[in-house]
Amino acid sequence: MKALHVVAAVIRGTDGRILLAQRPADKHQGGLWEFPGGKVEAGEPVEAALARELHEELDIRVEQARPLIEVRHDYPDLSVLLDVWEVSGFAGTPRGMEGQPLVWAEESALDDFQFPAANRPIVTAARLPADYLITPAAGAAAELLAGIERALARGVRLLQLRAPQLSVSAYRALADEVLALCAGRAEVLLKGPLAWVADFPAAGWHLTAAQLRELAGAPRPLPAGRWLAASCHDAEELALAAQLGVDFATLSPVQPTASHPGVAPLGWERAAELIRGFNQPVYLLGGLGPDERERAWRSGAQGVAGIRGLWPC
Ligand SMILES: Nc1nc2c([nH]c(=O)n2[C@@H]2O[C@H](COP(=O)(O)OP(=O)(O)OP(=O)(O)O)[C@@H](O)[C@H]2O)c(=O)[nH]1
Ligand SMILES: [Mg+2]
Repeated sequence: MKALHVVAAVIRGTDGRILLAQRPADKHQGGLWEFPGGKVEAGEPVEAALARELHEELDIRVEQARPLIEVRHDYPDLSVLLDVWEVSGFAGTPRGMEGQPLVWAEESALDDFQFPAANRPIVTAARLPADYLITPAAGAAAELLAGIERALARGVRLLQLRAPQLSVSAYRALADEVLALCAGRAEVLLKGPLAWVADFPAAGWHLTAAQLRELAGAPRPLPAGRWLAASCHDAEELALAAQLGVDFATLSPVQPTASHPGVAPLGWERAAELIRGFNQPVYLLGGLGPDERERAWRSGAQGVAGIRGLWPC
């Protein structure tokens, strides 16, 4: 079945809240809340469809938008390709031009709304920032802690505590300190054996590709509400991550890196192709920094992950 191509918008107000609309009762998925948008017409560029739909449905003019995520979903009666954009600038005041109720929802309140089944990855993408900071594999615990403090001051909101240079006991002690430092400011994902998960209830978990393979066929090892991510390098690992129900993945290496000199990079085209086959947010990793953020978005990614450029030296 050919998928219906739909453009939808995560529209963010200046206070960070997100605009939701309620679908009319008589339409497909009627009564559920949605991200405003509609069908892309034959031959119509997606960005033009975005502008047209938001003008028709909300009477606003899009001024700033970027791709957020592409989601493919098969309903029993219909397959959709949701091309989701984040709209961070617009002119006018949104009005429900088709009589549909509108609400500005806090990011943290999105779970209170009932969405169509296809929307789960969109809600995840709306909550995740564009950058995923990974701590450097060198330096003592005190240096890492000081660096994280500077990164928080610069607005980092998502970080992975990776510190293979530390002993197990030093890593676990640092994890406690980092979680306390980041509470209410940034989400922290730890790396390590899953046996530790219960010891750090405020942490998310970032799985290695080896852990993904060990967990093949197992249920999601973390409850919903705690971030679960995985390091992926190919289609097979992305499929394992999807099966396990991760919230997001990193995909690497996109470009050659000093840390993994023998590894052939994926390149941008292959990375974009792999992202198209995966329905959750993906951070691209490997020789990337903020300068590649825009290109990552255009390749279908949530943004960039890394140390270079994100770690405040
Ligand atoms: N706009 C929008 N559509 C969604 C979302 N999630 C989701 O599954 N869909 C599906 O994507 C399709 C979008 O169609 P639509 O009804 O908005 O299309 P439209 O605005 O062009 O309406 P029309 O058919 O009345 O002209 C529907 O099948 C809908 O169920 C979402 O968050 N926003
Ligand atoms: Mg619509």
